[in-house]
Amino acid sequence: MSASPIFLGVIGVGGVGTAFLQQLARLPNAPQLVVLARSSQTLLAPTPAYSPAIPAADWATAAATPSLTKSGALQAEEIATYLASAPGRAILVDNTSDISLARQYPTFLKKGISVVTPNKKGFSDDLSLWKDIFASAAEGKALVYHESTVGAGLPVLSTLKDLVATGDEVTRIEGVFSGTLSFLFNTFAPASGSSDAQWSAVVAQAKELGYTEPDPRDDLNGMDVARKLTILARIAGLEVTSPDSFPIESLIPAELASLPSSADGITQFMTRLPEFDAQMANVKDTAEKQGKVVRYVGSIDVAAKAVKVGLQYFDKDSAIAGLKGSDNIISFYTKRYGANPLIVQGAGAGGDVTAMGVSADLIKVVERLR
Ligand SMILES: NC(=O)C1=CN([C@@H]2O[C@H](COP(=O)(O)OP(=O)(O)OC[C@H]3O[C@@H](n4cnc5c(N)ncnc54)[C@H](OP(=O)(O)O)[C@@H]3O)[C@@H](O)[C@H]2O)C=CC1
Ligand SMILES: N[C@@H](CC=O)C(=O)O
Ligand code: NA
Repeated sequence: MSASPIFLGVIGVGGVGTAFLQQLARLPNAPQLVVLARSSQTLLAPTPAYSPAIPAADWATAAATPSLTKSGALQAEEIATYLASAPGRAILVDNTSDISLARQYPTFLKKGISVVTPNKKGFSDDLSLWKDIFASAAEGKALVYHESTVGAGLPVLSTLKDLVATGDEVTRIEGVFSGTLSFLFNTFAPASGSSDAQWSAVVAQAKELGYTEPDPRDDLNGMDVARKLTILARIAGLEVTSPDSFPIESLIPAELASLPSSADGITQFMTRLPEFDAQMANVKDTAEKQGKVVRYVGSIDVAAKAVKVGLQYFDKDSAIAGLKGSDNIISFYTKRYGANPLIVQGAGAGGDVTAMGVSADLIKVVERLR
């Protein structure tokens, strides 16, 4: 007996979306790609057959396929209606960082469309949206997987969920949660050897490597880490109301804090950042004078309901000081594991490793729907 068809909509074809499409093209028994969208263009498999499907190679190949229906940007509700009318179960993969799309997850889920995403926004914004997402999933008998929202493809959320589901008591979660900030400090202030790299040049390199958020200020202002800790804290059972409900240390120079959040604002920020290199050089030198290095870390003290995000000095022979590249390290302290935490470590940013988490989530959803 052949398995019932599953239909897939993918929104976002940037660094993560492009790597995801390459992985999708190689998946055995992949769902049929019937929606592929970017900010101003949408490709659809023609109705009513939802066939032929969109080739899952890359945007350019898909966009050049003549049999598809092509349009400008569609409303999220229109995409939800299209997917819900397909002759089988449907899944949405959101590879954007768009909060407006994330706010529409309940619309998809109530229609029975499962959601897979690396987009942190929906899970770390107001607590009411978090609750609405999971209530809507239950109502629509749909699934929600978002492993790559924390630690990219590293098994961070699945590990925490397993600890909680099996009755362990998580007391503390701490570590380095930003691939960008890890790369910046590991390169700018290495624990072994020395570096004369300027802060702004390393920021530009992190952006070029695809580690940063679409707006790198979301990494430098600590909000990306705060969002990840909000997600972890909520899974650990804390009702964190929003990612700005606890103190966050920003690395944005005060003089650049009021630049607009537009594409032009990003360009102005990157152009002017070199003017402020001395500020971060000073932070590095202060740590160095104490024989230490500076790193950007976060922690959740579950019993005290306290979340902290910011800079800290570390001994040069510590695990955090010795991280390489864009590595994250996340330590789970629990009752069962005692004084020796369960540790997850590895690349925490980049298109391929993030897409791996998205593809692995997709496989899990497909297995559970079939
Ligand atoms: N990069 C990384 O290492 C990691 C990223 N993530 C998350 O993955 C997501 C994607 O990141 P990344 O690929 O780096 O980002 P990019 O900026 O490279 O790509 C974003 C994509 O989303 C599209 N897009 C944005 N808004 C909309 C919209 N409203 N409707 C349709 N398409 C839209 C853009 O369209 P267009 O092509 O037209 O501009 C683009 O294709 C983010 O949420 C990020 O936080 C998570 C973990 C690690
Ligand atoms: N910009 C983020 C990407 C992954 O979440 C980071 O650098 O960690
Ligand atoms: Na992860």
